Amino acid sequence: MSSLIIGIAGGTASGKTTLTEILKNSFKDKVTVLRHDYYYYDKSYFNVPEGQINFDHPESFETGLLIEHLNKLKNGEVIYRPVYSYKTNERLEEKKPVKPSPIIIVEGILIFHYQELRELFDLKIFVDTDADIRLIRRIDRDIKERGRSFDSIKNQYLNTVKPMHQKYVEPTRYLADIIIPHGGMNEIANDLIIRKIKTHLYPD
Ligand SMILES: Nc1ncnc2c1ncn2[C@@H]1O[C@H](COP(=O)(O)OP(=O)(O)O)[C@@H](O)[C@H]1O
Ligand SMILES: Nc1ccn([C@@H]2O[C@H](COP(=O)(O)O)[C@@H](O)[C@H]2O)c(=O)n1
Repeated sequence: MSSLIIGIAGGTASGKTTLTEILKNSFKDKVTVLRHDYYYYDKSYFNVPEGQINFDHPESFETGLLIEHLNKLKNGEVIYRPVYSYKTNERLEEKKPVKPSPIIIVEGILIFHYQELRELFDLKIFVDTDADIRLIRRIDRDIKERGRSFDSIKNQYLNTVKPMHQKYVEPTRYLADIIIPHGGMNEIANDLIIRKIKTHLYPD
């Protein structure tokens, strides 16, 4: 059986990870998850002070390596993905093995921006959540989980996150097959995606 490759895009804190986790929990080891965020370049790659790194620009990720890994998974090979820390903005020394499976989910804000990556997806989902809701969720998450201060979140949002969203993320919504409103816990949309996955796993 060939793998069904699903791309889940959408703005920061729109609910991509929440949807991915719902699908992973529904199909357990039949689902492999790759996050574009694993492929962020280390902070040493950027020629600007740490507080000014633009993490929302398409060239901040080693997308070529993600494409290589995705093609290997598609061919049934195990890959060793990078491990990234949002707390230190570093790519760590360790690598984690990732096994292929019938359903491969790739998640990230910009994954539909790159044509070569986009063409690998059998199903493209854009999780759509209002900007104000996303900002509130991001403040909450970044303080609790990513070790950020309110001031750093505010500056980053205004200087890079918002303008990059408008320039690079927002246009990709029109490249998606499905746009999910109220992202994250939209039960009707989630059920439709689950049904699509079941059709792939159990064709008869
Ligand atoms: N429908 C929802 N209602 C309330 N909170 C949500 C919902 N979906 C996601 N969240 C919360 O918002 C934050 C960001 O969601 P997440 O799925 O991590 O977004 P993304 O992966 O797109 O950045 C998380 O703390 C998550 O628990
Ligand atoms: N060191 C980093 C790397 C990324 N970010 C931000 O993460 C966002 C993407 O992750 P989501 O889970 O929100 O989709 C992106 O908007 C980057 O600004 C960061 O703050 N620090």
